[in-house]
Amino acid sequence: MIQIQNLIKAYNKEIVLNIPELTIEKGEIFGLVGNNGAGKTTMFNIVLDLITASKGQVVSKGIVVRESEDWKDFTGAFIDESFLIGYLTAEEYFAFIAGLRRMSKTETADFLNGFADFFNGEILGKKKFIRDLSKGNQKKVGIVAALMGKPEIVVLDEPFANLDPSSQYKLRKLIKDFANANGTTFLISDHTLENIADVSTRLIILEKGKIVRDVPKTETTLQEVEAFFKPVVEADVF
Ligand SMILES: Nc1ncnc2c1ncn2[C@@H]1O[C@H](COP(=O)(O)OP(=O)(O)OP(=O)(O)O)[C@@H](O)[C@H]1O
Repeated sequence: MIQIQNLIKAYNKEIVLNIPELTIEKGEIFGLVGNNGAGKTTMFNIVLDLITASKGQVVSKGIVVRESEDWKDFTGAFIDESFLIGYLTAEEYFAFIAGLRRMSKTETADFLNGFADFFNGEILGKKKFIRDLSKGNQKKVGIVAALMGKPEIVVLDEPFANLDPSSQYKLRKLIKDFANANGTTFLISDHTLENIADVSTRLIILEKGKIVRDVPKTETTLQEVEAFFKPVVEADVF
């Protein structure tokens, strides 16, 4: 579904992403983890043609994302708040995205109804501009907007960050149910290992721009990933 080929991104000769080959299959929930600065957002930004690779390319369903815009029809994404329009209410923003996704008013209303529990009564019907919503609620708007039109590929950068614990559990279920119902391919990054290990069918660990582990979903995925990140405990120095 998505092929990454000889991908390199460098800033001032410093290589921040170096992925010679990676294929993400249709229906995979692809989880990306790595410490700060590992290159997760850089990878997603290149997949979405938000930044240009120094070398190599991303091919999405046979389309080189740098060369054609056709991938936009089947791709939804939420990277950060720059995807939102602060002076709109959530309803206005969803109507705007619905227009892009060619969804009717009824389809949009039905679709949004399905997220009532996730919204927890704090997003729709509040007459609040998106800029005035809390960080977590802004994130919910962005995530749901990315799912509108049921795109085949959905890219979410740190979707669990800023969500309260209940919402994190709801989001885990929501992503898994959505993928099961629609065969969606998800690309998700996060720092909460429990969340990302729970939703992903495959986990990749990125370190200094390189893939250092490619872990399929098993019963021990979480332990394996936790062991990777757990600092080695040294003798007490204090
Ligand atoms: N415009 C830029 N100019 C210079 N360096 C950049 C630029 N954008 C990103 N970088 C560098 O690229 C590296 C990868 O950054 P990236 O944001 O992809 O990491 P990340 O894994 O998403 O980190 P985090 O977990 O902190 O969000 C970092 O060292 C960052 O400083």
